[in-house]
Amino acid sequence: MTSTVEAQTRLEELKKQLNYYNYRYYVLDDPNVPDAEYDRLFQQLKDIEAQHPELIAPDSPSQRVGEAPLSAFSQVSHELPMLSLDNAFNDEDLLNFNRRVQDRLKTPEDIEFACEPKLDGIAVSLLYIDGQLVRGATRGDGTTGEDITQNVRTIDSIPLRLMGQGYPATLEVRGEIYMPKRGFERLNEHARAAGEKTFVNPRNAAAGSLRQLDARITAKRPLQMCAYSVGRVSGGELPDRHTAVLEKLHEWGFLINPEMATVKNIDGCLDYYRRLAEKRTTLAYDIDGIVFKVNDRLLQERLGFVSRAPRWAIAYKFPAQEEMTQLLSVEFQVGRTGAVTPVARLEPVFVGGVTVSNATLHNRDEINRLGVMVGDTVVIRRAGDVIPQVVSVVKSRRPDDAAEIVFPETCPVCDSPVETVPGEAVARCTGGLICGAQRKEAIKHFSSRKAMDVDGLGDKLVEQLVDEGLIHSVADLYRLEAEQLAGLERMGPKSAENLIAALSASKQTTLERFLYSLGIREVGEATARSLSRHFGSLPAIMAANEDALQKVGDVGPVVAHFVAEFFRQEHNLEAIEALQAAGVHWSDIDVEEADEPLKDQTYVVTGSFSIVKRDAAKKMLQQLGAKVAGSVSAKTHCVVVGGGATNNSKYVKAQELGIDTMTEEELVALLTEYGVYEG
Ligand SMILES: NC(=O)c1ccc[n+]([C@@H]2O[C@H](COP(=O)([O-])OP(=O)(O)OC[C@H]3O[C@@H](n4cnc5c(N)ncnc54)[C@H](O)[C@@H]3O)[C@@H](O)[C@H]2O)c1
Ligand SMILES: [Zn+2]
Repeated sequence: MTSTVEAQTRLEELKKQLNYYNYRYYVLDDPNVPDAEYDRLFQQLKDIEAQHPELIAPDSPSQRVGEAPLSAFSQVSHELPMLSLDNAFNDEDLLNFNRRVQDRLKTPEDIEFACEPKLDGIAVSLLYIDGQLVRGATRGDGTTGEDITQNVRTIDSIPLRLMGQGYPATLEVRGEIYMPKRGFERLNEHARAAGEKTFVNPRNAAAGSLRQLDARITAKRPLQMCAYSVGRVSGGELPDRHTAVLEKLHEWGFLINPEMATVKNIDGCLDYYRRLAEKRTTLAYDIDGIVFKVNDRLLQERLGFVSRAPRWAIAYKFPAQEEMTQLLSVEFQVGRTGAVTPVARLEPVFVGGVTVSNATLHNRDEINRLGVMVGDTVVIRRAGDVIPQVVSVVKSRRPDDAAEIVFPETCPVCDSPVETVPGEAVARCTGGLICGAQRKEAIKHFSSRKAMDVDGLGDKLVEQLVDEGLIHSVADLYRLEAEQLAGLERMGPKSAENLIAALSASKQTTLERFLYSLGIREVGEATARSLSRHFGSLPAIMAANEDALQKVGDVGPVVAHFVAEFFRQEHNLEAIEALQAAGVHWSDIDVEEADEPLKDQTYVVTGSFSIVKRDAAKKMLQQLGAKVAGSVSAKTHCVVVGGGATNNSKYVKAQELGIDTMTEEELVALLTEYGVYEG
């Protein structure tokens, strides 16, 4: 045990630090350290306070929730405080929680728990009077929050009027507003392209998007709300079990988490935790743990709460997806189109379940935006299979000898000059096809699964083939012979034969695959598909000028320029000719049919959307020739129901009339297939 004086000094330090981190996180929506670091310091604070209870001050971060609201918003007081949650970081913490609950209730019996994913967003309180949404508020410091009524009204999944009947006259619904991962990634891509500030993570993006004085900005952000409890209730009864209350909320129009479950006892909680930990990366939204709640609301009441959290619930956190580490150096990689990409070499750090030692820094603008230097302590995010990213710099920990990141003036691979086009963030090697790196990347892309799909021709093999001088261009692939291959490392006669057969099989392809495989800048699969469907044949695409190209749905001036420019270059025309001479072929497309594939079909779009905005989805349907109607009739071709709202009246009507229905995910798949949506 430390001496009281030592403990007091350390406590003061921790308090100052945590309060500053709280301010950055809750007030500015701009955290400067990862949650894992905050949680470590918070735990230290709690440990010292546990050893020296006499030192617990009312202003200690362990005694309060969040931060006071921003004065720019009007304030709202919460009649029932909005609390935080206690954390568990391992199984033992969870078992201790169960024991504390049993002790307080003086029972050795199993406790039934509700299990809910802990959405990583921002808590919200929604007040309904006689079924009408009258007020939305943030949690703030738990007693006073910010009035964000205008903002919450823009969110599709928040009902402005409750559905069905039997709801209490006064009903305060609480839940989490969050941003699904796809929406977050797209928002950041746009911000990056526009040279604007990016958000560190989806939670931060949700908080920043919601707390906008101009609600029109909130309206453009892909936000979603999931209900997880009630606050004030009067003039009506609610069921006794927490999960039954949530089912009711669902009937009244709220989204509730489809993963919600009840378990008989704490062992069930452990199982649930492990199951969801495995599922975590496949979910459409970020979760940072699981919330376990005593399911019986009478027991909840008996257990009550302490200063900042209820005694009947706990958040069992997952391993962190963000961590801090040191930036050791920056290396530069050259891609297919010559883009020179800075890659951060890091002091290895365990994050998102793996040890990470590299992260992308995208481009010069990103480096400037982050203000990052070699030697800095940086925050790394690795969520699921996404490439690790440097999301921010902990500037307060910058060492004196931190060094600026210098972009090379010549290509690290071929030594050609590196050029930056004004107005473009990317630096490029000007070596073109003399650059070994670009050649290799072009061939890898050409043979990849979504392009010509040459089975068995992986990245390593392409590098070997180029390094050995066996191929110089994509067309050379089709001149390879089995004997040449058999001499290569790890390549027996059998696999050599197989590769030749795969190359031969790849010659029969489709126009869109071929177009995609050429690696034209900014022409992804979806754009290749749109171009193919619009023009129907390669000569038609090659003959199109920039105006004609821009007639295609998702082709703007930039893409049109790259396409036209590509077909103006002699060496590209030669490559195409060589490929066709080698036997690469496809059938042309009937343009009439392809351009408006949903012609004469009527769609009705309803419910809450999370991947795309509902209005945007409607526009895309119209782009494909569909009509979009407001109500369901016998003429309706399909009803798209977002948010799994099976009690939605349009859904019910569709069922009655035997009309097809589709989920948001299915619609997105359809829009993607037809090339009007690029996720
Ligand atoms: N990085 C930083 O600088 C920094 C600063 C402050 C706080 N933080 C992070 O925030 C955490 C503390 O924040 P907090 O007080 O909001 O607590 P919390 O986020 O750990 O837990 C409480 C919150 O969980 C949310 N929640 C999500 N799903 C829920 C569900 N199904 N049922 C109930 N609640 C649900 C609610 O919004 C609730 O307010 C810390 O553990 C830390 O990770 C980080
Ligand atoms: Zn080069």
